[in-house]
Amino acid sequence: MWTLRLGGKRVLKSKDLHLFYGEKEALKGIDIEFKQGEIAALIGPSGCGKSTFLRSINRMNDMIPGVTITGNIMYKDQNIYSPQTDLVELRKKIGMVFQQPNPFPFSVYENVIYGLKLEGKRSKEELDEIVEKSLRAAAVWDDVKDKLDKSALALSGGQQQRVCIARVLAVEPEIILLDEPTSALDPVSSGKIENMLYELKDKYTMIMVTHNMQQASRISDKTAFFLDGNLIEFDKTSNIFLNPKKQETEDYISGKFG
Ligand SMILES: Nc1ncnc2c1ncn2[C@@H]1O[C@H](COP(=O)(O)OP(=O)(O)OP(=O)(O)O)[C@@H](O)[C@H]1O
Repeated sequence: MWTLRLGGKRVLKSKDLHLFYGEKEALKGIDIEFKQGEIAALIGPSGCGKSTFLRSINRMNDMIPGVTITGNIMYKDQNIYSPQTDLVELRKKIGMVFQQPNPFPFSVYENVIYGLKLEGKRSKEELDEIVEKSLRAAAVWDDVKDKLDKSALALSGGQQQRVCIARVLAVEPEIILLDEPTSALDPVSSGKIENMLYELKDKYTMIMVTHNMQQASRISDKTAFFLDGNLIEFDKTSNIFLNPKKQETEDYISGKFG
């Protein structure tokens, strides 16, 4: 399912991004840019810095004691690492979906509107509309439409993950970060989420860490190969998988290590 829908506007760009956990340099000067309407997959062996990079984009590493970050990440014209950045606003625009579904112990409905509560009053009708729209976009409406007032924790793992995606969509992000969003799920649930992400891609920019090469090749437009804190190669997914420029990429793709 390679796609040719490349070339939207640039929405995110990292410049010479270094990140240290104490003495350990986990990111060694990452320069990369992502465009509107693309899905980018981040691949590479365990410990190469994929999740660290993903978490840097919405400043989730800042709270970790001993972390030092240099360089910058621009979201449009805004330097994400500027002290003026409002993290609540940033995380609305750049939402995140984690490996383990993490619904709150509330009803499905309350989960979806969670992020909107911070935005002041909205009418019940408006909220109902947003809940339905978000759950439909996350391809879980039919599963939960009769259970909106039931606990989200009572859903299956795959349904929970899709409700978590609806929660992110409800605040109308521009960028969605996904950290191995299907790795804790069975193949059927994973397939539903893959299809759903593919359907959503025109509207959002998505950056997804995955260990699943088939998944990267099925749904991503671009693929970034990380190795030992370096970005080795970033290109159209078809090039990375069929015609990589760097030897390390070829060795990884062909299973020589990793
Ligand atoms: N909170 C932390 N404190 C110290 N070191 C960390 C921390 N998080 C990650 N690291 C180290 O930074 C490096 C990069 O880790 P990261 O989790 O980003 O890799 P990854 O490519 O996402 O790995 P995986 O595919 O296994 O999830 C690893 O050496 C890891 O041990």
